[in-house]
Amino acid sequence: MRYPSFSFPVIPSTSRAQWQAPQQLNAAEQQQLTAALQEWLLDSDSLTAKLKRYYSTFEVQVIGQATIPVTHNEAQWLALDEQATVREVILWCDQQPMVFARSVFPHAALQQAGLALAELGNKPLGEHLFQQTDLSRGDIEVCAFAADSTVGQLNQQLGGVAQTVWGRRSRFATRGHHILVAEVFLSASAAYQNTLAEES
Ligand SMILES: C=C(O[C@@H]1C=C(C(=O)O)C=C[C@H]1O)C(=O)O
Repeated sequence: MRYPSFSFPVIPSTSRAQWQAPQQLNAAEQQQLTAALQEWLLDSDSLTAKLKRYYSTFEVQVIGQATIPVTHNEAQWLALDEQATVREVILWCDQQPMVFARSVFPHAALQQAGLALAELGNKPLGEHLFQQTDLSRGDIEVCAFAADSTVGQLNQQLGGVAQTVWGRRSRFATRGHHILVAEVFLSASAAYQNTLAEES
């Protein structure tokens, strides 16, 4: 499949995305969290496995993976200096762009041979990560990206609807290392397919 190309990184190191616990959302934001959106946003199992169950095809488009400056908030989360390996991908299912994901790997995690993070290529991170027997996943934080935000514009460049798109982020720990994974559901995804009852 031919993918549209994007410059890497999509998310600049100056990004100030406001990630927060779902319980901290204000009333208006809570209102936007339909049952369908919560079903995808708050599921702590592997998103790769879930997408493979839900759709017929699954492909990873790697926008880039390199050691670059991370955002201030990412650096805080991983208690690292300002540089780490950042991986940005788009997950395509049934020829539709479903998820934009950005993962941050501290150097030490990248060098952990057993994690094979440096050799991922277009294999999905989750398939390998969820095989780690000692894997633990921290609390999920969520964030709304307005239509005119960097991610909102990426969604539209991919043919998506001009709308707010929602992401989730959590920190994984395995073999004594932490990695941060953020996934934004693009407007083509089932996360936004509300049942009629919800729209009435
Ligand atoms: C963390 C997972 O890996 C998925 C695959 C990713 C990748 O290949 O970079 C990034 C985020 C996830 O959507 C998962 O499957 O849950």
